[in-house]
Amino acid sequence: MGMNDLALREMNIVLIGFMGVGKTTIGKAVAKKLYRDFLDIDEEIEKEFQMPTTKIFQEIGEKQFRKKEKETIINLCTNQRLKVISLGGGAFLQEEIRNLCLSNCIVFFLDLSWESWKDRVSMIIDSRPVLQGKNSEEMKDLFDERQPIYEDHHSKVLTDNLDVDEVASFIVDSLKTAWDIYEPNH
Ligand SMILES: Nc1ncnc2c1ncn2[C@@H]1O[C@H](COP(=O)(O)OP(=O)(O)O)[C@@H](O)[C@H]1O
Ligand SMILES: O=C(O)C1=C[C@@H](OP(=O)(O)O)[C@@H](O)[C@H](O)C1
Ligand SMILES: [Mg+2]
Repeated sequence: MGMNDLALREMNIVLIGFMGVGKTTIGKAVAKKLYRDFLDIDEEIEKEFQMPTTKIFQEIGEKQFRKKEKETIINLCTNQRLKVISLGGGAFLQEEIRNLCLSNCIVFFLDLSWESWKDRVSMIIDSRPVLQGKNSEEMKDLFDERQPIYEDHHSKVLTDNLDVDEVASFIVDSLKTAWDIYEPNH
């Protein structure tokens, strides 16, 4: 099913952004506010391999993780509708994923400044193999290097100084505004 067959209101909502910005947490909150099902791509991959992401990276390798990540996103973004879907922070590195999400889904970029992000490292490092073994400078380099891939989106929200519920409300309000403008007769 391509985007042209789908009403704007039925399209999947996809959250992108760097590791730890809150895609998984905020995606769940958005789904709840819209009475939709929530899907987290990392969780789907972990179910498939029957192990946590850190173990997938160690035992099967990042290459296979990326391959499964692409297959999972293409499958869900093609065959599902009315879902809220949170991607992993590295997914948009793959052009095929970017192109499919941007043509089939509504893509929200969760933005967070480096200053705010760096205070979250200790909370997320144990479950993020890509960050493990990196010092602060190397993490900053990765953070900066990744920002351009998130610039391809439909809408963005700067999450500095907003709690989870505030970000989710902002996303829901802006979706409802867009739905009313573009599909006033639904
Ligand atoms: N807006 C926010 N304010 C404060 N903490 C947040 C916010 N969004 C997420 N968090 C916290 O940051 C951590 C990483 O969130 P998570 O949803 O796993 O991010 P991601 O899926 O983008 O990697 C979690 O501990 C979460 O509770
Ligand atoms: O940015 C990345 O390369 C990754 C981000 C993670 O997801 P979150 O962005 O939800 O942490 C997860 O997919 C994996 O650890 C790799
Ligand atoms: Mg996540």
